[in-house]
Amino acid sequence: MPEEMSIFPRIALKPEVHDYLRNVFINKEVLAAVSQGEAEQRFQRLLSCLSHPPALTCVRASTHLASLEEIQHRLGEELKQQQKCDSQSEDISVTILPHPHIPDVLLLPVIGPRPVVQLTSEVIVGAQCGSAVLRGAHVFAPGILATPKFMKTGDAVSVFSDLEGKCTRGNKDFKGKKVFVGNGVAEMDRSNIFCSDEPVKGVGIRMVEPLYQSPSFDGVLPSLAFLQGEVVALDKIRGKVERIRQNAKALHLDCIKAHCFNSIKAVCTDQAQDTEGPPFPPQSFDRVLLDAPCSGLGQRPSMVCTWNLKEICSYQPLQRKLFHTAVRLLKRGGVLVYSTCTVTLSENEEQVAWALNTFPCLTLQPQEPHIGAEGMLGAGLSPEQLRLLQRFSPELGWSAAEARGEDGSPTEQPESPTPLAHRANKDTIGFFIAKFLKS
Ligand SMILES: C[S@@+](CC[C@H](N)C(=O)[O-])C[C@H]1O[C@@H](n2cnc3c(N)ncnc32)[C@H](O)[C@@H]1O
Repeated sequence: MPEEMSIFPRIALKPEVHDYLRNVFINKEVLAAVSQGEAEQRFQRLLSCLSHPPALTCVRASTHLASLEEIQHRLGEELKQQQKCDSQSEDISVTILPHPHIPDVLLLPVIGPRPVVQLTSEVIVGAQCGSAVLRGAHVFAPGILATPKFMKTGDAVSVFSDLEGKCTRGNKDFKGKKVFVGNGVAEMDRSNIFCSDEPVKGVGIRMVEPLYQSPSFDGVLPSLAFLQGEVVALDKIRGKVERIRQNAKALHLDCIKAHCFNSIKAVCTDQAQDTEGPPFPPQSFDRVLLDAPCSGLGQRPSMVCTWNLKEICSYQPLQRKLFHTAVRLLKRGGVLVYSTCTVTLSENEEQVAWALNTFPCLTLQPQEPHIGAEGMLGAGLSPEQLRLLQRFSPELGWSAAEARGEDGSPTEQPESPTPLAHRANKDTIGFFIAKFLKS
């Protein structure tokens, strides 16, 4: 696929990470099944699609609190209100669609790239902030790296994402590699952003013409998430645990108990241990979800990843330690789901192959719904085993031409000719799910 067809450059990786990932996608097992050209094309498509946002934003509907139709309606009203405030326009329409296969998921099309004319005043933001803008966020002041010299509240500006992390804070005329993400209006003067004694907070640029229009869920119907059942949640980061507690409270879910704890140490040897908090006795849980810390290389949109190969490769051993805990905590007859949001073999299919070898009590199970692609070749798994895995591989169904509209020009059409089910199930972030039964 020619690079110039793509609205953004391919994701920038360190050369060692690029080569490592290329070897993942062009491995011996893959080459025995498809041509070198086909494998290469899939890899190049992955690099292109990772820098673009997925086709749809998904929200889980709290169907224990209201019907799907009611939530769809209320969400539509809230988002209309939000857009009215942002664009000062009266003629607002918001499309919200039920997921064609998952009964408690609503889908909101991400519209873009839209034909937005660049302005002469430029604001540069960090790459992470730029990615957030592409997912519907405004620019928060701490993410701003550079503004015009005399930028004042109310000025119209074009916002660019700093691709190489080279823009210094407070820069006035950045000449490095950058990508346009849309136009906005300054909510602060330059001096408030860079010359204040206190750490700067709040929205710095309100996006009025983002290149990709995607609703912002900041504060929108906070109870619109999904009932999980009786859940013990562990995370070693205190802030994450606080967030889980806040979400559980907002959702009226008293059955979620969140603990700040190192999960590697979550099994105790004392069977008489009180099970209120960690560590827990072996075989205490009917189900375990190991949503593992991972290299995150499936996240979209992401135009740059600054991690080196050592960092990328550090997750496999950590995941294996967590896997040991998960298997020990699970009852016989219980279900273990392992998931990541990355595209490497070492954190996905290789982990499955390792787990099946290491824990003879585990077998792979079918998943319902099965809407992703099957697992990738390269880790020695059989075709039957690969079919039981779900690898969401956006590069398989994605083309830069689709991201631009049929004639190759940026489009304002919210309705894509690609069927909704394809966009909802294929044009996603890259992630991976394996489901095991412990016998
Ligand atoms: C993919 S995220 C899980 C996200 C979670 N499912 C959610 O919805 O918020 C992985 C999490 O694992 C946590 N983590 C990493 N190592 C850990 C450990 N040894 N013990 C507990 N949590 C850990 C990280 O802090 C991170 O929040």
